[in-house]
Amino acid sequence: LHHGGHLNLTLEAFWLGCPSSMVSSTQGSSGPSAKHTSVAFLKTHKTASSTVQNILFRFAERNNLTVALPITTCDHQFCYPRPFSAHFVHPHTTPPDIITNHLRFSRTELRRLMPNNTIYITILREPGAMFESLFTYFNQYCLSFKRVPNGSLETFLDHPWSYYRPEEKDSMYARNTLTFDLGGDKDRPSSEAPAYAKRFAAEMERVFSLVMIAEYFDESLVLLRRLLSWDLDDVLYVSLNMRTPDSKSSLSSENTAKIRAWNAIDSVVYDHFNASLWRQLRALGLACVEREVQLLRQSRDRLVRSCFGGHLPPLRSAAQITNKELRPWQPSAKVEIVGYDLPVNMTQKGHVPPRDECLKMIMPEVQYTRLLLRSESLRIRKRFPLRSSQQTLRTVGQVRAHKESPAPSLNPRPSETMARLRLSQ
Ligand SMILES: Nc1ncnc2c1ncn2[C@@H]1O[C@H](COP(=O)(O)OS(=O)(=O)O)[C@@H](OP(=O)(O)O)[C@H]1O
Repeated sequence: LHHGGHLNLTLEAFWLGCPSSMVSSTQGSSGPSAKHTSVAFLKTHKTASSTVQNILFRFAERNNLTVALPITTCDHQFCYPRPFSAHFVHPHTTPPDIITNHLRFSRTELRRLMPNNTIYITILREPGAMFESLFTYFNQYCLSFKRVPNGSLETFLDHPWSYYRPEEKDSMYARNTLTFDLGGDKDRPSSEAPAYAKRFAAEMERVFSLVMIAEYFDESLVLLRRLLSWDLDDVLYVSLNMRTPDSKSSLSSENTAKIRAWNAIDSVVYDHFNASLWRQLRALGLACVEREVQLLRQSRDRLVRSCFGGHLPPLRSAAQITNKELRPWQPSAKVEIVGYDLPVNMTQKGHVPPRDECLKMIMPEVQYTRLLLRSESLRIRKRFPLRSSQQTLRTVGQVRAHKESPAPSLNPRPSETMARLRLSQ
């Protein structure tokens, strides 16, 4: 797939007059450039960020990179909503190349943790769609939403201040969530909000080399791949963490306008980065971008066919998925999140099981995080077999020097992942 992909892409580039780095960034006129491997992806809420995270997790595994993961007491997030601290990182996962689990952004703390040449990336989503998703997803979780009669979004939007308490636990899901995730002030008074939002967006622009936009996910991947000098194959994905159509409500333009007014800072930030995404895409040439998007989708379809013998495994709501390892986390029974259910015979003895990389492509965030932590801990224990766990914790700070030597890959082998899948059914 890799070589065939390159050949096709180079030919496509020739016919379209695209810059060659556009479609095959490892084959520029000055020779192949190395893939960039130090990446901090700020995982914002309800923005397709789990899909991006999965791309990064798989890239890390294929390239034997270390992913910073949270200590167990932080759960699968870095003690969100507390501002990120390097102390939240599990010592078996330092020094990291990649960080991607949910955290509240702190530039200073991430700088302390990540290599100097780290590229910062994040993703935003149109505030109306994002808020509708947050409102449904955290309906029973976030008190600002829970106290709304009949769980009605319209009722909330008519009088948000009747339900919202800025200082309350989980209030960050109910107003300017993007701004909060980015480390900003979600409750800046309305009189100051426009100026604050502009300053904040400008500051983010200095930190983040790429701000992806969920509505233009594939176009954003074109920019991501180019920025990091990755191959097209490195950004193939299937969408994760979706709701069933029944769990979604359509928004009137009036309600979208109310959401934008309520989330005024997020709206300015989104508009700013949506415009900047399109400036970057236009600079590359829209025809080239569109062609690369098509190639990406074709490659993904090929991968899906080779992985699952035809189509993607059926989408089912979490409760219906027999296999625990593939069951997405669901915040309450009132919202249905879908995942991919592998047919039972695909995971039984005697059948050719899907490859490890295929299973991981459909694995939800929580299970994949757990799996990575296990494999990274195993790698540390193999490197320091005679040390006590205390000594190991102290020595992990020195690991970067060892990483350059070719270490055997300790990622769980396909059969191990399959065995775990069988056990958890
Ligand atoms: N590729 C792609 N393109 C566009 N949108 C996508 C994609 N993948 C996932 N999704 C949608 O993103 C929503 C889930 O976002 P997150 O994974 O960031 O959620 S979470 O905060 O980690 O729970 C969730 O939105 P809703 O279904 O509206 O809730 C997903 O459907």
